[in-house]
Amino acid sequence: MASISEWYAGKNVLITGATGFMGKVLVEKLLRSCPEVNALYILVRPKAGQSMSERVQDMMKSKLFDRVREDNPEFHQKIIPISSELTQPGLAISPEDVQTLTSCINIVFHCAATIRFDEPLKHALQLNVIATQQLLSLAQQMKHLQAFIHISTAYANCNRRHIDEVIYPPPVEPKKLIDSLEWMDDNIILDITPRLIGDRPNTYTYTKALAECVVQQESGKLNIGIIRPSIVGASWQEPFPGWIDNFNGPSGVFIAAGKGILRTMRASNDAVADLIPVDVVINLTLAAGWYTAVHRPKTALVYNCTTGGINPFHWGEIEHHVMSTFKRNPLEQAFRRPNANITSNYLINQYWILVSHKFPALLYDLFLRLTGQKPQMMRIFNRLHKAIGLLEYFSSQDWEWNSDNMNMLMSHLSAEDRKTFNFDVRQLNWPEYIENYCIGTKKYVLNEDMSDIPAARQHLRKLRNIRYTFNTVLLVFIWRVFIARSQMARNIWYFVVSLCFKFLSYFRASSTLTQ
Ligand SMILES: CCCCCCCCCCCCCCCCCC(=O)SCCNC(=O)CCNC(=O)[C@H](O)C(C)(C)COP(=O)(O)OP(=O)(O)OC[C@H]1O[C@@H](n2cnc3c(N)ncnc32)[C@H](O)[C@@H]1OP(=O)(O)O
Ligand SMILES: NC(=O)C1=CN([C@@H]2O[C@H](COP(=O)(O)OP(=O)(O)OC[C@H]3O[C@@H](n4cnc5c(N)ncnc54)[C@H](OP(=O)(O)O)[C@@H]3O)[C@@H](O)[C@H]2O)C=CC1
Repeated sequence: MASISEWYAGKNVLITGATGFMGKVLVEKLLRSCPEVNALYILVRPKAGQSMSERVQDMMKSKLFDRVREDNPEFHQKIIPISSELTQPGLAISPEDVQTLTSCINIVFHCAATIRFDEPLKHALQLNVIATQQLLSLAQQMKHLQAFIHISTAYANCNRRHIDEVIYPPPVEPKKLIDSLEWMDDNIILDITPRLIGDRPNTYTYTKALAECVVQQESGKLNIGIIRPSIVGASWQEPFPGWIDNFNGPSGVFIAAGKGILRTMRASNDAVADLIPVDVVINLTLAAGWYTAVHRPKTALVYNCTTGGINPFHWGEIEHHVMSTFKRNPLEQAFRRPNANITSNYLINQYWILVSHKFPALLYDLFLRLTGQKPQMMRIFNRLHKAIGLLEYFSSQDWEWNSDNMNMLMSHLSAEDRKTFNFDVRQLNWPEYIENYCIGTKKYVLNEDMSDIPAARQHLRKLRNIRYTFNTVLLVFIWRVFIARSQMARNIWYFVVSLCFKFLSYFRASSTLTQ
């Protein structure tokens, strides 16, 4: 049987969401490990004042593509951007492009989605469900299509504790919801959203569950695979360790902790932190594409792509390794020395928010005001609190995912493919991975230079001295206020001083005797 890269040779691949975090890694891996692939058609929209081609040019300049660039400087010729806005009818693909796609595409990877946890339901539905439906109907017209791979999330069914590799019945019939929301006013939708999403934490997980159902309902004769990754983190090995380019999920939390801004967060020390490296997800996705096309399973196969049941690691351990890495490799211009703690206790968390977040923010903003600058710290903390408030649901509990299909897929791979498309997370060394992850956020998200680490350490020493001085001044000030006003405080003070004096005299006397 042909190896995975042999199978992709000469194939035309369609990718949605190629400009996103996972999409970029998918494009890179295909170009690097399947160099004979014919062409990658990527659906891209213009954004933030940049045209589609400018965006694609920028993407290809990314450091992520360094290894591909080295192997084949002309790699960009294999990437064919197609203009598309997924929220528009017909995905806003021109008739000529539809013609091209339907006549040549062999495999589709659908990665595009809105992954925001606070997305209004109508928009999340538009992108995560209706666009999926439209892409499936385009796929039905593709004459040479061999597989359609849909990227879902392991949290699509997070209202369950144990999650099997099956498509669960949807919380509501997707078609009915689409029809109802079409005529409803935005304010009404906002009001009924909590009732609709029920025991799911946000519109993201809710619409991803509906999307899975749509994939099942509309698949017709297509060969379908559904990949459900858990919390996708920086790369483990490929194209190099620690590649990450965004603040999503834990990355923003790590950065905020490394900068000394985040000091407390609600999370359970003992809950499994189901992180999965992005390269593992992409390797599994490509292998699943190959398997789906070659073996044509009768029903859509779902692959839970998680680590918890195979090689578990916990939030408490993550906290330890993140802190230790940022102490050894500090981020530049930290607000305070990194010292974040997680707690599952609501009241303790609120206490530390007050003492370690709000109080320093108020003081710093006061300092900014006094020096004629614009206060900003409180605003930053408010945004941080909003973000971590949305993540807490995922860090305070754990889930069990069945991963039989992941194991089954691995057993079908040749020894060579297992190496090239490695998704065996038993080999993952967590401490090393977390260290590379944190360093990756420094290098690739914040664009900080590793050669500036001595200066960053010096900055941390300065912050430590400021803290010691501040604490001493505060203690003396409070004490002086109490001593001036209370006889009891004065008595305690004299008692402590005389105790110290007696202790010192005893110590001196005993050391003279021993001489
Ligand atoms: C040591 C501690 C140990 C910690 C242990 C605990 C860690 C727990 C982590 C738990 C993670 C759980 C994730 C669950 C994932 C579910 C899996 C998935 O399927 S889905 C995948 C997971 N999906 C997600 O993770 C999506 C979650 N994110 C969201 O829903 C939204 O971003 C938002 C609501 C948080 C903020 O909305 P809004 O206020 O409108 O802000 P914008 O979005 O417009 O961004 C504005 C600016 O802020 C930047 N920035 C963004 N986030 C953060 C951050 N956390 N921080 C800092 N910065 C952040 C952003 O880059 C931008 O910069 P710029 O361009 O202006 O320069
Ligand atoms: N990141 C994670 O932790 C996890 C992600 N997943 C799933 O993986 C997939 C990819 O996630 P990730 O790469 O992290 O997400 P990103 O937000 O990084 O990427 C989303 C992609 O979708 C595209 N997109 C969004 N809206 C539109 C639109 N209206 N028209 C055209 N394209 C659009 C974006 O394009 P543009 O650049 O133009 O915005 C981007 O390429 C998603 O399906 C997500 O649900 C699952 C589990 C965890």
